[in-house]
Amino acid sequence: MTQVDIHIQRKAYKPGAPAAIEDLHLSLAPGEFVCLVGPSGCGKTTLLNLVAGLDRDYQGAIDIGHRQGAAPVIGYVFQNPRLLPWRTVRENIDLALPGDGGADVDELLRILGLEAAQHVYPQRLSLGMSRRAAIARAFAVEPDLLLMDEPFVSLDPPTARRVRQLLLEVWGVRPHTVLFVTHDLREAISLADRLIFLTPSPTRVVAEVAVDIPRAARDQEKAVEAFRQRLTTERPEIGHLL
Ligand SMILES: Nc1ncnc2c1ncn2[C@@H]1O[C@H](COP(=O)(O)OP(=O)(O)OP(=O)(O)O)[C@@H](O)[C@H]1O
Repeated sequence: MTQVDIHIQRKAYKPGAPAAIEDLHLSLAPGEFVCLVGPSGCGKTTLLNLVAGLDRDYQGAIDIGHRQGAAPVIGYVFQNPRLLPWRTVRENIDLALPGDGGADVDELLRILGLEAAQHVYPQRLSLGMSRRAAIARAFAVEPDLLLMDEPFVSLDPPTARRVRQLLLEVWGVRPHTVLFVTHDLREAISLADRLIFLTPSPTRVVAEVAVDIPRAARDQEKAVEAFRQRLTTERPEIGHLL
């Protein structure tokens, strides 16, 4: 489990262009599940790309696990599961494993209900199964930080709900630090220890809220909806944002 400290003074896409992100500071405690919530265009993907090291063109510092010399291990689950179509589920996961170990893949497949599908090629998977395979692959590398960019956005609500439950089951066993992006407040409440709300132009943090619903009650829609209503009533700046 890894501490993450993000300090972005300025990120612009072109020299002289207005900043996409300015003065953004976030810290994640080891093993914390944090959801970033904000409207379209508020810079969520830009931020994840900086944190993942896919974009290094910014002013600031991102410290993942105080690793000296060695690069941090990042797991990334995108909107599109990005499975290699010519590899089976199992092969997609095995390919991601580091040479010196990784997680117990059999255990991940079992928790995520993919044992029977492990030798199936991605084009034969349902949308929900392909998302579960992407989650298995991301946990298999035992990441210092797991980034998830709206991974369930194209799923129908019951399937999304089931995959979220399975994600929490895996995370319960392997509690890596997670930064999960969504514009769906209910989804964020059902998953996160802490919510961070972003506002666009330039991206800034407008509110941070701890979710105090017990983990055992996170799959109860009533509890999630009650929290959402209380939050948007008591914090109008959040209601206006979404
Ligand atoms: N490659 C790029 N070149 C120039 N501007 C960009 C680029 N990518 C993003 N932007 C701008 O940066 C800002 C943040 O965009 P970003 O895609 O990070 O937001 P987002 O919150 O992830 O949006 P969405 O939820 O729609 O994916 C927007 O103003 C966007 O137009």
